[in-house]
Parts: sequence; structure tokens; C-alpha cells
Amino acid sequence: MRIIHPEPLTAEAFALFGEVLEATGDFRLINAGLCRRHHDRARLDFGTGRAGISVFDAEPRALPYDFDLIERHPEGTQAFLPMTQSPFLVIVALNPEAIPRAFVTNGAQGINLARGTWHGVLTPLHAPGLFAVVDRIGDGANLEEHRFAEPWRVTA
Ligand SMILES: NC(=O)N[C@@H](O)C(=O)O
Ligand code: NI
Repeated sequence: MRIIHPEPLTAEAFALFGEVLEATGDFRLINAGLCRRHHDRARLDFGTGRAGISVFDAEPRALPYDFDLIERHPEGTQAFLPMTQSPFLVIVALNPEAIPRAFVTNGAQGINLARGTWHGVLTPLHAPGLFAVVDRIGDGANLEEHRFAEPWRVTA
């Protein structure tokens, strides 16, 4: 079994794959000073489609986690925004021939996958696996899958 050890999710480590959504860095003080707006933190792209927000209720998984499928959306970005404070597992790859990378979020992070980024499907690690997902709504195919001949195992 091919092993991958997960890394903590940071904006820098994830930069080749998309953005990390978190309340860090600069902000605008709004709402009578009662809210810090960390403004415009992701580059969204929906091609010829439009933005949609869906709610995913996904079954939690556990480490060690085996997977043999990655996918990508050539026509748009896809953001996973947790509706709970639980860490989740993020799997990305530069291409199907590259060694995938695994990240575990800190519970206060979401991600925006850049258009066409190879990734594992939404993978909660705790119940409930509730996420708002912002991605492309539109005509035409927007899903390309790759199944590995040999699975990968993510283990701490
Ligand atoms: N299929 C779907 O809506 N979700 C996947 O794209 C995923 O990345 O979880
Ligand atoms: Ni996806």
C-alpha cells in the first residue's frame, strides 16, 4: 500500500492547488466594529456557468483512509466551507502521475480548489459532515475522474 502522511493545512503549502479560507491576516473592521471582514480571499471561476451554493451532508471517514479516486472540475472552482468546527481531510495532486498530498484542516479553515485542480472528494473526519460547497452550476461536463491502479493510504 502506498502511504501518504497528512500535513497541516497552510495557505503557503496549498497555494499551488487553491486558497485556504481562514480568519487570518489583514481585515476590515465592519458592523460597528463588531466584525472583522477578511476580504475577498478566494479566486472564484465558473467559466460559462454561474456560482451555486449547495449543502453537502457527507459521511465521516477515519484515518488511516484509503482512496483510489481523484477528480477535477475543468470548468470551475470548488470551495468546501465547513458548517461545523471539525477538521476535515483534503487530498490534492498536481496531476494523476504525481504523488498526492494530504492536508488536515484545523477546524477553522475552508478551501477553494482552483479550476481544474485534481482532488479527493469531500472527506469529513467527524460527524456531522456538513459543508457549504460553492461551485459551478451550468451546462456541459465539469467532472473528470482518475482511478489509481493501486490505492493510496493516508495515515498519521
Ligand atoms: N460531485 C460533487 O458534487 N462533489 C465532488 O466534486 C467533490 O469534490 O466532493
Ligand atoms: Ni470535486
